[in-house]
Amino acid sequence: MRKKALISVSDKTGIIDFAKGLQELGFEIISTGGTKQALQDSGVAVTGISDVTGFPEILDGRVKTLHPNVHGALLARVGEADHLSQIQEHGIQPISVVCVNLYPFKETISKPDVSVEEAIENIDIGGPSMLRSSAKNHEYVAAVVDPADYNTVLTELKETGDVNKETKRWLAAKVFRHTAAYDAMIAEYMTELVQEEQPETVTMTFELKQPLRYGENPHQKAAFYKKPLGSSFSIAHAEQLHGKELSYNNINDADAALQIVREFNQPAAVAVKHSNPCGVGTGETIEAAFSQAYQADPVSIFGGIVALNREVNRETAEQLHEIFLEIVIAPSFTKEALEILTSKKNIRLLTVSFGKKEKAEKKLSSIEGGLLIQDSDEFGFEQADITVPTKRKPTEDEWNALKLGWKVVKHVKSNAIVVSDVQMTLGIGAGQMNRVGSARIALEQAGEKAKGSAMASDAFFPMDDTVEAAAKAGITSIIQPGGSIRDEDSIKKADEYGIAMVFTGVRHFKH
Ligand SMILES: NC(=O)c1ncn([C@@H]2O[C@H](COP(=O)(O)O)[C@@H](O)[C@H]2O)c1NC=O
Repeated sequence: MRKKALISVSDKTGIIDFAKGLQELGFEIISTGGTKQALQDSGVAVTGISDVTGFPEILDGRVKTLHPNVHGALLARVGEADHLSQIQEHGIQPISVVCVNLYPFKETISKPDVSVEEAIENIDIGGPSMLRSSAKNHEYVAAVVDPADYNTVLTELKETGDVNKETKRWLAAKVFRHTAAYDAMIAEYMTELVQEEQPETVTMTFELKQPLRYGENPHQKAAFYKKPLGSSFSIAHAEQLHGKELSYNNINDADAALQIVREFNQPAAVAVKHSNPCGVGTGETIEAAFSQAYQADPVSIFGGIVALNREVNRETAEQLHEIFLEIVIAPSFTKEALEILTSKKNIRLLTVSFGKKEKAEKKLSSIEGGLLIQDSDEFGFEQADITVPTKRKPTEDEWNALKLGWKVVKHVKSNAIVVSDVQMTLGIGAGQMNRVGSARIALEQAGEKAKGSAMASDAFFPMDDTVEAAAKAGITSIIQPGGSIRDEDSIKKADEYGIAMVFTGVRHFKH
């Protein structure tokens, strides 16, 4: 009896050569409609699936291979007498190679304005069923889902007359990952369609973007995975123009820098260290903005990651070139800027699209034994319910400085305090276990520049000590959520020093 291979593929890449190779090795090729046509057009002899099932393909292809003659052929343990006699009794002939890839569900739902009907029609049923049957029975069947594996299978068949046992198991694992990812994408689509907020199980899928040399530390293994249909305005979709490959920490920091610089419409530059901003500057031009970001903290920026929201021109590149930076991220670089920056071998240059985010993605954070999922913090100043509880209201300049600080403080690890003026940050206190501690760090960094500047706090003041520290350093305006049972103490203290204090009603914890 001739060995049989079943081929049913939507993506026909490499399929002709694979089928020809199998045919040369003596395999009988069985195929479904479109695949059969493509193979026959290229001179491969093919048995139609209907000849195997004794049934036509029906319901617009919804039922073609869902038949015991197919699944019996895939699931029979042909090394066991009982299974063999059962399939023989029913006239089923075993299939030892299955090559299937699935309806393009991902590509379909990523088309703009795709209809639900079209999406649903692109949910493959027969393909995953065959893949799962053959992968379950991998002791006897080679299940091939990825065109990249066609050569391996052909080579082993040529060399030994069979696909190696280890390879079959390896292929089976790949199949189950593939069908699980395929179903996860369908589940995500359907869950969103019915707007299920907190499904009883969460199935997500991520695709390998690149292996990483190591994780946060050299003894930790790591890899970078991206969402199949994630935001295109992200580090996961950045193009690297120059420099060493990105590290785990680089990716994390680059993402942080990008999130902050996106807060600004005017030209802005952000320097990040260990995922906190160390300097944020804005200006009329991108070179002015970077100059402010640099001056905000000329010490910490060393070895930092810089994101800019305008094209990097010669003037900006000359400034960037002066310091040691790990990464520069921008929408684009002029030719002159690239010439200047690429003279350093190691600096990584990334371009990222700066369009409006398609939709806000959920934030995931893993803990031992679990996963926390929340909406991303998209709350902006414009949406806030702003009140001014102090006697003095902010001047126009103070408002502008407060807004800048509020945009930045949202991205600083809690407890977070930012001291700013109308154009730049002057001091940033991040990640302290008490608020006044973060305030002291920010104020100390701002030094004399704190006089007449604004202070932003990511959460309310539990006591009036931060207002006191701010006042003593010369801060004249404060923005914070409010909502403490001791708000009155802070308001009184602010009034005592003539500080204008703004409540946003919303906090921006970040951990
Ligand atoms: N319904 C079935 O029985 C069935 N059997 C195989 N398919 C899929 O049909 C596609 C190939 O179709 P064609 O050979 O007609 O181009 C493959 O992606 C395969 O996964 C099916 N289609 C969808 O479920």
